[in-house]
Amino acid sequence: MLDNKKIVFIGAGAMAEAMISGIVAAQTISPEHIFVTNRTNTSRLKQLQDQYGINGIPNGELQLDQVDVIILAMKPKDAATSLQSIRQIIKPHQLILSVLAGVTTSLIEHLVPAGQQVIRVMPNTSSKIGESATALAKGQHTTKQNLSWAKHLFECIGEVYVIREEQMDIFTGIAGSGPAYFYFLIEHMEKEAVKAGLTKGTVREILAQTLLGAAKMIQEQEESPAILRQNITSPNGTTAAGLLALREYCGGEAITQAVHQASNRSKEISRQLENSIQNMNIPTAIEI
Ligand SMILES: NC(=O)C1=CN([C@@H]2O[C@H](COP(=O)(O)OP(=O)(O)OC[C@H]3O[C@@H](n4cnc5c(N)ncnc54)[C@H](O)[C@@H]3O)[C@@H](O)[C@H]2O)C=CC1
Ligand SMILES: O=C(O)[C@@H]1CCC=N1
Repeated sequence: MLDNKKIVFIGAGAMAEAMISGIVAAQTISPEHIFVTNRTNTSRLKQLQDQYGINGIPNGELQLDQVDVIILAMKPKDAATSLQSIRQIIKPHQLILSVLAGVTTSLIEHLVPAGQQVIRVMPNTSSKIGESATALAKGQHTTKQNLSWAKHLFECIGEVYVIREEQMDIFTGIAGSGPAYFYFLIEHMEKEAVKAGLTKGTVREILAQTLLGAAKMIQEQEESPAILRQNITSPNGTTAAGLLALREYCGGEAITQAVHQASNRSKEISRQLENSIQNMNIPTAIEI
């Protein structure tokens, strides 16, 4: 158990559920110390409460002073409005963890009381089964102790990497969004295999095992991915034919662009949020 701290998720979507599920399964924080709220959908809160034994609390009834850690899990576009509604009641000791893609710690620090401790987090949806690759980047006021606490919390949903804030966009491009690229690949491979007569269920198993095996090879073998790929590729063999098609259809460039565009979008989200905050005339960084 992590020092009996109480945590609240503001936002009850897919990402909050993936994290709640991982934390509850790992028994890192007791379910009665976990709270979740959302904008209006109370049946969603009840579903999370029933499924995980946590507390689903409608927005207006949340007593924020009960908690030690506030996890921002709404969409980036909703962050300013949400933080504006709670900023006056945030307590100096409360640690703010934000999973909002593309939103910098400095932007959040501007929307909460001055001196507040903020950590930017980028998990992925594999949190749900304890296999996320999660990055943490600390804000300017965050203590080593709180960073270490957050690292322990997210270790229960997978591997954790502490990186610098400016590395968050590329991390988001490869790991936050990364599972989607692998699913996309699987979707295409599955389609061809089913067309050729294998059943969907069998194909799913085969592709999962193939991906898992390749992932473990990357983890456990010393060779680079390029060498591992070459080891499969016999001259004039099947893999050579497959890779030639990938090159002919610019597969490599497509992947490069996917990572590049996701990372760029991450940068753009903060710029857009900054603009909308300016338009909303929200006063920033109130003094404690
Ligand atoms: N889905 C993913 O793979 C990942 C998502 N993220 C980030 O996680 C965040 C949430 O994403 P999803 O769960 O996919 O979104 P979602 O749309 O499924 O859930 C958003 C939740 O926020 C709530 N919300 C909106 N405004 C609110 C307010 N003012 N007060 C309280 N609750 C409010 C909504 O009611 C909803 O429950 C996003 O910022 C996203 O960038 C980060 C890493 C991976
Ligand atoms: O698509 C998104 O914005 C979120 C962030 C990383 C994965 N999904």
